[in-house]
Amino acid sequence: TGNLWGYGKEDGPSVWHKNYPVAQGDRQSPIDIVPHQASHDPSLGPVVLNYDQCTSIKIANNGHSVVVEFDDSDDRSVIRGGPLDNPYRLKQFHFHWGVKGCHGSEHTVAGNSYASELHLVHWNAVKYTTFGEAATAPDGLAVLGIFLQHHGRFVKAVFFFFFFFLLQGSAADFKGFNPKCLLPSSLHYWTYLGSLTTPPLHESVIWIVVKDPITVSEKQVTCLAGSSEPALGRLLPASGLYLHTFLTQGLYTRNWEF
Ligand SMILES: NS(=O)(=O)c1ccc2c(c1)[C@H]1CCC[C@H]1[C@@H](c1ccccc1Cl)N2
Ligand SMILES: [Zn+2]
Repeated sequence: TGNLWGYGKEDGPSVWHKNYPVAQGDRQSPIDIVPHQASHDPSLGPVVLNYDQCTSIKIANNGHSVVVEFDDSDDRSVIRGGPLDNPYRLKQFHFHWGVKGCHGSEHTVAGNSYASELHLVHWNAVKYTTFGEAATAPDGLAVLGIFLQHHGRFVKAVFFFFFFFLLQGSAADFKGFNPKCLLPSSLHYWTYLGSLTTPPLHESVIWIVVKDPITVSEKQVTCLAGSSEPALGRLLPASGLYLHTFLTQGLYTRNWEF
């Protein structure tokens, strides 16, 4: 991707429209969600996640975020229900977190931002044959957005581990990770038609933003590392040790049953 876009003064969101004119479109994300202005749609049912046959493949650092890619060659890991007319296949998930540590989420709720935001990207494999085709269609993608609340040091350290130890552009296998262990069971959500939040900014996303943030506790991060210990351990032996150290020094936040 080179330096096509970034978050600096010269290449940040305010100039993305120069290379990506759709930035001035009429369904651009992220947005500020104003709860009391959201209208209730009684026809919307619950969102259902079938991630049981976990199909994670690898973890990579694409220069903008840490991404975990999934095998999307069949319907083993799908999201359905809510505003979706059919199941959408899980393709990857990634995080957004701020350099400032506490204001990294992209969506905001009544002007408030969270420490970070997890995006689980799915595509409509019923109507489209490839992800690339779906990524440019108005109902091609469904992204589940989950706000993360964490308290400084511990989880930032883990992100640091993922982001900086995974040298830019490298990837490591990351099998056997089921993202469901990061998610709440009851999904109260807002939904709206929007776009990718970074270039190419395609207006192809049905956004499903979960109302309640998850407090990333040591338990979650352990589950993040635990179920893929061998994968993480293989990332870089030395950093495996770092991660283990981080886990043992974790902060004790509200343990959250899921
Ligand atoms: N913050 S987000 O979830 O709204 C978001 C924003 C931009 C992009 C993505 C996710 C992902 C989704 C998979 C491919 C990738 C990407 C892309 C890269 C190369 C070509 C096409 C695409 Cl779509 N760009
Ligand atoms: Zn994202």
